[in-house]
Amino acid sequence: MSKMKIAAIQMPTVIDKMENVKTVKNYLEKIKDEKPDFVILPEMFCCPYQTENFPVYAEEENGSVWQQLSAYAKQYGIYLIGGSMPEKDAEGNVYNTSYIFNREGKQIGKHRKAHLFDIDVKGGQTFKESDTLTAGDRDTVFDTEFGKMGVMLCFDIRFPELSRMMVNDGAKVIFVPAAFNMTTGPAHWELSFRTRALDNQIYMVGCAPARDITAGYISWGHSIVTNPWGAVVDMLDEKEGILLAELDMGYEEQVREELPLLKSRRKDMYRLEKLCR
Ligand SMILES: NC(=O)CCC(=O)C(=O)O
Repeated sequence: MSKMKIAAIQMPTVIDKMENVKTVKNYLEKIKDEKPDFVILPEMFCCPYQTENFPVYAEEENGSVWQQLSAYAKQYGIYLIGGSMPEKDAEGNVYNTSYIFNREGKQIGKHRKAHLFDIDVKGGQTFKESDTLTAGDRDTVFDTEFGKMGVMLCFDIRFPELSRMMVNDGAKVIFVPAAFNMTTGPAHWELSFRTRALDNQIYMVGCAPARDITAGYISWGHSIVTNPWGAVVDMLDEKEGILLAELDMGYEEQVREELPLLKSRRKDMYRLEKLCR
């Protein structure tokens, strides 16, 4: 199968966790006639993005939010990239986790954000996920009838090593639940998605929360799809809405043939000791 339909739901995040989960259902109902293959939600779609909220909203895998997402994937026959939510493990660690469900509602992947968002831009955005979160330690790629797909979370996009690992593992599209902010969003959001798409000759799909100027952390919004040529296929503004797009795996093959960057890599020359010091 060469063409796949995706929907990115740029929804607001409210304080009531399960209200957010209901919002997802309303959107899925709204777009069901479009028959999307993949639906992606924003980072921390059911938990206002603030460090002190993460332990409070955290649930173990298979918790109430997980159950609903699984049920939605099955009911609508979609792959659901469940944005992200705080996940707590048996030891009490809390992760920023994206659950991935197949069309039968079975969990087929799970990404724990590997690069925690710790920044301090003078006169701009400060945030320290590591105050309450633990980092994941692996890349996430899963199988579908369209080929392998990857998921990373927001700040992960800034580290080209991670997307390259996923492409080496066979990912044909990388989905990125995310929430850039009013400092880095205008400067780096579109650029990051275009760059990773261009580097890796791959489709990138980013889904952000709608902007709420009263929130403690203000989302840039601008959910986006970029293509293997490095171009923007479509991008929302800051408001609540849905981005629907068709991704053509044949076009991805074509770009990779015409501009054979992945094939032309000097694997004999690149050294892990140099890349990782
Ligand atoms: N939630 C995040 O990881 C935010 C990342 C971000 O805004 C950035 O600039 O990177």
